[in-house]
Amino acid sequence: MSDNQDLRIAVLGVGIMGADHVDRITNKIGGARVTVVNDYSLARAEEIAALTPGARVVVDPFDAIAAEDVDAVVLATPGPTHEKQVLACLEAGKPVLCEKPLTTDADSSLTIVKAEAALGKRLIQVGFMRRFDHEYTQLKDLIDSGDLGRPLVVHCAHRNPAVPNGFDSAMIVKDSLVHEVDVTRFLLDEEITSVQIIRPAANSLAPEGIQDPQIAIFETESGRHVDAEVFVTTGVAYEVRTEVVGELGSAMIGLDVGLIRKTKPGNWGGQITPGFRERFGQAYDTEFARWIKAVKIGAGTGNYVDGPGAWDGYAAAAVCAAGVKSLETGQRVAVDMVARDSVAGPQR
Ligand SMILES: NC(=O)c1ccc[n+]([C@@H]2O[C@H](COP(=O)([O-])OP(=O)(O)OC[C@H]3O[C@@H](n4cnc5c(N)ncnc54)[C@H](O)[C@@H]3O)[C@@H](O)[C@H]2O)c1
Ligand SMILES: O[C@H]1[C@H](O)[C@@H](O)[C@H](O)[C@@H](O)[C@H]1O
Repeated sequence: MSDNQDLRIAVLGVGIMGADHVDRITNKIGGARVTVVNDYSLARAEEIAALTPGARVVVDPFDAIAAEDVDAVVLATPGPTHEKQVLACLEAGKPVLCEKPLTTDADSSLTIVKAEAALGKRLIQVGFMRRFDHEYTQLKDLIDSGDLGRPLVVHCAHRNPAVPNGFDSAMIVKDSLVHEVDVTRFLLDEEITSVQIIRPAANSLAPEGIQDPQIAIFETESGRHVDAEVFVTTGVAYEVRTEVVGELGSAMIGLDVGLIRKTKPGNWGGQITPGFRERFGQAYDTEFARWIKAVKIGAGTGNYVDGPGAWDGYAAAAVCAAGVKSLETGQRVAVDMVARDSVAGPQR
């Protein structure tokens, strides 16, 4: 596809994220336009299509994927629907940017990895947007420069003011902690081998029955330690912090100055971002701009991805599956993953 031609995109699921993605493709990023909008709620699809010049509603998600006026697909539907929709994209030979998580269990993610490998192309990008955030890329560059020495320990905090109705304890692992899983793999360049989830006293202000916060401990292939506090009902604001401690020094992102105290409405002498849309707005924009570029040149190379791919989605799902098991027992659980080399294909 030439650079002058617009990439024609179908967006499936136009809730919070999907509607934002439609807006960013239409109004913020060049080189692409949304031609098809689909949502389980027809009224919602119609509402978003009406705001999007040149977009039409297609009622069935699989018809939307297969549509002739669609070159590539964005999936912003809930995690449990991703498997079938991603496989349909592969079947149609269409590049897809699938919001995280790739799927909600390791087996289905592995099915996807193998299906993509069989095609001999890289068609799947997974929406682990932190890899595109300026602070995370700076931290990664610093680690790779060697200035911190060998990283030994990573401390993470992931706090949300609130989560949608129906969010349960396992979703804290599969929907929220999954970001720390990807960040760990991105920053340290190795797989996570075991997970332990510790359950501290639960927030009495959280919806009944949710184990929140949770503390996750990861061990990596070379024995490095990562801990992550995930607390998704703080009622305060959106905070994502990562500190890497190396043999020659340490570095932290997510704070501009030393933080003393945080209370509603999220002020502490600076501003705490209220939600992921504000904190990671730049990352989503960069993620989409780079994906659109990659898809346009993909036909020449067979690589339609610029960022985390199907393997990264699978690896994250496998770690989260171990995390969910550990959530039940409190014990350390080994991550059950196939060897990367055993899955022949372009994601290698
Ligand atoms: N990267 C991030 O920071 C980030 C932030 C929020 C959400 N997400 C991910 O984005 C996805 C969507 O999350 P959201 O917060 O926008 O959820 P949401 O509930 O606001 O929107 C989901 C939309 O999908 C529609 N839908 C449900 N089933 C569908 C189906 N089978 N086919 C088509 N449409 C369907 C719903 O009607 C709804 O409009 C999830 O995978 C979530 O984990 C990522
Ligand atoms: O789906 C959202 C999203 O992925 C956010 O980035 C994360 O902070 C939330 O915990 C999660 O529920």
